[in-house]
Amino acid sequence: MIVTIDGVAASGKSSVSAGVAQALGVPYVSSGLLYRAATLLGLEAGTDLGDARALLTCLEAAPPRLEPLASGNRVWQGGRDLTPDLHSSRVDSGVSVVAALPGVRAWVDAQLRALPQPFVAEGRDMGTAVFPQAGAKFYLTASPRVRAERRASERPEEVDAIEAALVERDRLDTLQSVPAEDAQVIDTGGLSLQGVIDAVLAGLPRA
Ligand SMILES: Nc1ncnc2c1ncn2[C@@H]1O[C@H](COP(=O)(O)OP(=O)(O)OP(=O)(O)O)[C@@H](O)[C@H]1O
Ligand SMILES: Nc1ccn([C@@H]2O[C@H](COP(=O)(O)O)[C@@H](O)[C@H]2O)c(=O)n1
Repeated sequence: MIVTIDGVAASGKSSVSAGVAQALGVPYVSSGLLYRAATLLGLEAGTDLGDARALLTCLEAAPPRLEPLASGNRVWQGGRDLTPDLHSSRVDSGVSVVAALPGVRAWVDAQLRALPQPFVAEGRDMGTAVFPQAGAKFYLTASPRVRAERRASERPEEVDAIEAALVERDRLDTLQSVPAEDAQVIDTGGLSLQGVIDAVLAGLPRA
């Protein structure tokens, strides 16, 4: 079975997916890492991030590959591990422009659909566009302030700047961030990480 966990930026999707995947004994798939890898490679090549043709040429010349481990996803380009460079503020700022390009979305979706199942898939449109047939779907939310305070432990910027960047990323990602009609929506604001993992596990269909 595929379980999808979508949600707004920094709502806890990857941490929650890791916990749920571990409990189920399956890997999780972090779709955002592929958009981040496309952005990093575009930045490194000096490409205009709105130029789909140039980006796809980069992606096809040396395709990044997602390794969906239960312990944490990694992205490889040949022997180079791109993962440590994918969560910088410059990738955060450019990724929504790249993710708005239909050609890049089709490239990412093809990578995801080729992965061996079962898994927990997290992102924005896992339960709507990519895996509409998923056996269980969840959508995580939390206020921008709560998300920025959580993220502040992982970024050098002040909370106000992080919050502004999250709000802007949510705005740019609006089109692909609609909850599936059959998704269970969880406001994580008042819940611990383990509390959210438990809520997802409790929402799974019984075997
Ligand atoms: N319920 C929670 N309570 C406290 N901290 C949390 C909770 N959920 C997630 N966090 C923390 O919030 C931060 C962001 O979580 P995470 O990276 O999993 O979010 P994300 O939705 O995958 O982010 P992004 O959209 O940027 O990839 C992490 O530091 C994580 O440990
Ligand atoms: N299914 C998805 C997943 C991600 N994106 C875009 O990638 C950005 C980074 O994703 P994170 O999950 O790491 O935050 C995100 O801001 C989106 O622009 C997407 O479009 N669809």
